[in-house]
Amino acid sequence: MTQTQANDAPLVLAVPSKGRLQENATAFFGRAGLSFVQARGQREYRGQIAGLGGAEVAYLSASEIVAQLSSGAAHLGITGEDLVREQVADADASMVLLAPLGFGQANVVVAVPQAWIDVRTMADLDDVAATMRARHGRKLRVATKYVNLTRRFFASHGLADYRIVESLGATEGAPAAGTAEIVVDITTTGATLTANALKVLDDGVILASEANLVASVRAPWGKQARDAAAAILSRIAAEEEARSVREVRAVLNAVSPQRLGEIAHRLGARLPFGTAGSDGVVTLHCPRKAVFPLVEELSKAGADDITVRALDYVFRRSNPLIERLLARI
Ligand SMILES: Nc1ncnc2c1ncn2[C@@H]1O[C@H](COP(=O)(O)OP(=O)(O)OP(=O)(O)O)[C@@H](O)[C@H]1O
Ligand SMILES: O=P(O)(O)OC[C@H]1O[C@H](OP(=O)(O)OP(=O)(O)O)[C@H](O)[C@@H]1O
Ligand SMILES: [Mg+2]
Repeated sequence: MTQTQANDAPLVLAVPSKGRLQENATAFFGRAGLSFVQARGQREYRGQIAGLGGAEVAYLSASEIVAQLSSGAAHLGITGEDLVREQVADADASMVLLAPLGFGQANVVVAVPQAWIDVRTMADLDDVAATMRARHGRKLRVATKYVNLTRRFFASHGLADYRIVESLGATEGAPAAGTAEIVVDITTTGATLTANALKVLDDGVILASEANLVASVRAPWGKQARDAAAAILSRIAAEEEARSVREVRAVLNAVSPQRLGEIAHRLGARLPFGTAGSDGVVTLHCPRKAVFPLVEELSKAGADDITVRALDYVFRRSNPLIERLLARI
């Protein structure tokens, strides 16, 4: 591909096509007014965003999304932080985690048999590993698909007498099956660990992960891709901001702009359309938690009717998502 072609390339948005993240990711984009059209039906793995040009949607597995963001084949994507940290050695050099999304929460943990009553910490585990090595000449076996996260975490705890048994599924079953003594795996409710008579070490949480909106630093960020990213991120940010604020409206004739500005400032509210016009109506956007204190302040200042409502979107000239991205590309 020539430089010019690369610079004109459309933005590629990578979206989970299956598994735990798929439904939540689609709902997340839906709330931001981004719906996907799959031109040739469900089996087509490329799609478009309705009403938004310059972007293609790639339907991939959560782990393939990490690979494509890392190589620069995709510009933006949703995936789990656990997969980012596991699959990419220096993730912060090739990607930007723009925002955690509040779903797909899971901890990557070190879990040992519940029967190991005296083993509660990584230091205890180190003792077990050393004893196994000395007495039986065998290394502690750790079943996991998180090979890199395990190596880094064990090294940071000075634990070296172990061997990784790579597992591609049903990892928690390894101790009972006799293929490993302990496991490193992801857990959400803890039900799978309990069902397999395993417990998490007190200091055994390697990473608290959730789904993230991730941008690639290496993707070809030409004008088309930048424009599409700005449109996508502004909708996402507008929806997020709308969820975090309430609109408060009141008629305030007897209040000076200074006093109003001072009240707004104190409660973290904004006056997006300025202080009152000739009709005396003021509009404030205030953090959800500050709604009732603000209403009280406005009443004290002489407001009569005060209305409060939720908003669908709050679009602003800039937003934290696009700023975070532009700082890196
Ligand atoms: N309870 C959970 N178990 C596993 N993953 C979870 C859980 N909750 C959230 N996730 C997140 O979802 C990501 C993808 O998990 P998912 O199970 O959908 O795919 P996978 O395990 O990579 O593939 P598959 O299960 O289809 O082989 C995980 O890496 C993690 O970030
Ligand atoms: O703590 P819990 O709520 O019990 O969830 C944890 C389990 O869920 C995941 O498996 P998944 O169902 O994705 O199957 P997989 O191992 O084939 O990916 C994960 O690998 C654990 O086994
Ligand atoms: Mg899974």
